[in-house]
Amino acid sequence: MITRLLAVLPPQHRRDLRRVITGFAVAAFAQGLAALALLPLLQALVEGDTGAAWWWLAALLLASAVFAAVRARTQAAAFSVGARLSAGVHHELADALLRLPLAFFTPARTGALSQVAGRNVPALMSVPAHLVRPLVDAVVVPATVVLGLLVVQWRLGLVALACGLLVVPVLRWSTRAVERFDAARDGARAEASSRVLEFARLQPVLRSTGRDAHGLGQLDAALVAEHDADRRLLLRGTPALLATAAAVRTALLVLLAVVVLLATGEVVDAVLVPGLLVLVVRALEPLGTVGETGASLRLASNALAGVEEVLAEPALPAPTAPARPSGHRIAFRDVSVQVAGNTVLHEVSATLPHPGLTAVVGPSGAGKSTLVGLVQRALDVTAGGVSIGDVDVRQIPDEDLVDLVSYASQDVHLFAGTLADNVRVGAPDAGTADLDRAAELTGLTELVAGLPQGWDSPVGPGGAQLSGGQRQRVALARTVLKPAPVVVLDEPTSALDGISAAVVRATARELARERSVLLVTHRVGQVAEADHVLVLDGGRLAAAGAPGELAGVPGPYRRLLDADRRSGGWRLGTRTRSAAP
Ligand SMILES: Nc1ncnc2c1ncn2[C@@H]1O[C@H](COP(=O)(O)OP(=O)(O)OP(=O)(O)O)[C@@H](O)[C@H]1O
Repeated sequence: MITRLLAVLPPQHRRDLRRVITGFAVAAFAQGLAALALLPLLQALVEGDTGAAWWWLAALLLASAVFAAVRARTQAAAFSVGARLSAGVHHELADALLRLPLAFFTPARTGALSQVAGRNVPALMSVPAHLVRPLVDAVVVPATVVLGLLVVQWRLGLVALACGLLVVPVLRWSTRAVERFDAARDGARAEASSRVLEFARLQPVLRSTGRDAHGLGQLDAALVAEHDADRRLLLRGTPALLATAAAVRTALLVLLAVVVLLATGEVVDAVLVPGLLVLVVRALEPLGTVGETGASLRLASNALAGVEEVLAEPALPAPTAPARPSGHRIAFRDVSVQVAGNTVLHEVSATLPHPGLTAVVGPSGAGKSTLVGLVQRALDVTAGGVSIGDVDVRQIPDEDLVDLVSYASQDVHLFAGTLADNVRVGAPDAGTADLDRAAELTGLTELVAGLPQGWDSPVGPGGAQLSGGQRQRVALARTVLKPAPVVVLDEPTSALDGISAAVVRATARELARERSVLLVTHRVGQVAEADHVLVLDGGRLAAAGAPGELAGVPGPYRRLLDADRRSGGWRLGTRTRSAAP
């Protein structure tokens, strides 16, 4: 556990943790020495050697003082190291997250991440603060006492060594057994609590549809599984813990019996018996408390496993030959992409106009979001390549790519702050005039003017004080404000009414005067103003060209157009401008 923790820590925190371990080891060694000094002290007192007795008393007091001072100092340091360590692991996680592809951040994963950051990392604080000391004591104190006994009373030392060698495997077996059942119980608990949360979240659906047997069935199954896991831990974990306690007590009895035998056989002086008994008890005491530390250790170990899992996620490879694009034309060359073992894009090739508006259309699941996500490396291609200005996006340094691409995804992400804070994310230096212009382009002007605090109005956590359509417009204003030459709009009008959607389409057209704009939409009837259209179907490029040209011939675009017209989404006006220049 400690080795695993050291492996995930940054170097500074690794050194801090090593110092804590060393401090506790020194204190435990001094504790063992203090107990050992009792024997020669008693011997000297019995023999009436007052001089030697004073020396041994001084040695005992010195060892006790070192023990008390080092233990107190290390314990105080251990608390602050714990706090720093948890901050360090948070930083490691943040760095790792920055290197992960955007495709990693699915809703399920972000839920798990909030658990890792909010619960697992703080739980690791307890390792230096509470767990290192009993673990170090359990190793160093018995080892010091046994070594001392081998020197002063080798027979008892050998028996103590044998007892230790027998107790340690029992301890390891019992800890592993309990850990296994405990981990299973933790998993069952996590599943049950997420089912309960899901049940609570689904109340509006469940109530409107009546009793939902499927949802309730899953909740029931999760609760039964949790109960079963609890029972297994109790029935099979408790005997394992009892076995540890029994092993430690047996060792204690054996050693006490050996002390008595040695005393009755006059191998050791009877007056030394109290000293030997103290030593035996002192050596075994820390082993007994390791069992109690086990629960916290298992918790920390499981918490660490969650952190390790995130850190082990494969990051986006860094550029091998970093280059800065001179132009901004986007090209897809024989692009294939596999997600979770399925090929979701098959050898897509296209060169997009720059500046210009390219619409990406196709049925649901055709691969539209995947294709446009490649431009900002939300994920990487499996084969082929995507380039901006003739430079493969995988060779563009992260910070340059961030500056090059402005992206609005289907899922709107706002944070608790003001309207202005949320819009300024991509252009922190933008002034109010720039904000007003972005508002105008995205149909936000009325909203801003209607709020008492205007741009300084708080939006609430996740933008909760705004409607779905307002949130989408704020996210769009953010994308528009960022002065990036490439703009990707993935279903930017899904939550908007017809008039607002028309404003956004006009904005996309306006931006396309100077930038490369990629617009993903289901509504084929609304892309007549595009310069170029890519029609995807089943992950393949089914057609590409100017909308007017594509509409004029039978084919996939015409079929989508007809379907859209039948569903009422058709709009007037088609351009016949040619495809990519
Ligand atoms: N994280 C993922 N794991 C597994 N499959 C995925 C994942 N993301 C996307 N896919 C699959 O990739 C395919 C293309 O998805 P994509 O979101 O690109 O399609 P889309 O055309 O944008 O769909 P929509 O119009 O419904 O948003 C789908 O079949 C989808 O199931």
